[in-house]
Amino acid sequence: MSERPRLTVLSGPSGVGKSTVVAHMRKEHPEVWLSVSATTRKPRPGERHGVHYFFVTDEEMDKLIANGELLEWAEFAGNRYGTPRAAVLERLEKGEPVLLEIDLQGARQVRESMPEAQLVFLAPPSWEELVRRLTGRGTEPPEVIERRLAAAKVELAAEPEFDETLVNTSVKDVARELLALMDVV
Ligand SMILES: Nc1nc2c(ncn2[C@@H]2O[C@H](COP(=O)(O)OP(=O)(O)O)[C@@H](O)[C@H]2O)c(=O)[nH]1
Ligand SMILES: Nc1ncnc2c1ncn2[C@@H]1O[C@H](COP(=O)(O)OP(=O)(O)O)[C@@H](O)[C@H]1O
Repeated sequence: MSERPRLTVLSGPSGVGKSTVVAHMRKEHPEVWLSVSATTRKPRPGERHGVHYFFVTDEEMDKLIANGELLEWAEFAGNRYGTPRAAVLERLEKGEPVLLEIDLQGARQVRESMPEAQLVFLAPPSWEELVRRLTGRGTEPPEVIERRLAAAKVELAAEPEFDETLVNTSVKDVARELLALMDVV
């Protein structure tokens, strides 16, 4: 019997393919609700406010934090990111499957505040492939890539803290595995 849908957290190093996997999955299963985070990072070309992120100023982020509007938040590679609390709780109350794509520090906070959450780690097939993907994406200058690779070492070491690990060799396979973990298929 399928249990009540619960919160699923997807984490993994920058460049491993989290956004690609989630986009692929949601194309076929738009009923999976993905939380849109607030961030102080500047938009990349093609990223839209309210779709990929809510792009906010430092002052706006300060307010969100001070007012307790974020379920969790973290600083990652020089920018702050946080999950708006109200929207997540609303979806969970409706019984909809909810997915958060957040970093390791955020995943740890969710584990504390919502112990029933399922934590899924997306791992690269190898370190070399992770470097290739992050560099190949071409969205960050070399010094930002260096910061993200330093963070990636910490994140990879934390993999045993997660309930499940999926290795992103094939986007299609991983998307299917994630759907199964979320009880969607
Ligand atoms: N804690 C936390 N991390 C987030 C949130 N939104 C995004 N992130 C994470 O922040 C990191 C950087 O995200 P981003 O700048 O979009 O780069 P990308 O994941 O490499 O495309 C990634 O690990 C994201 O999963 C959030 O709301 N909270
Ligand atoms: N399974 C895969 N095989 C090869 N390349 C991939 C795979 N998954 C993602 N990529 C590529 O790796 C790069 C980083 O993916 P992205 O989804 O932006 O990662 P993240 O959201 O984890 O930072 C992108 O150029 C993407 O097209």
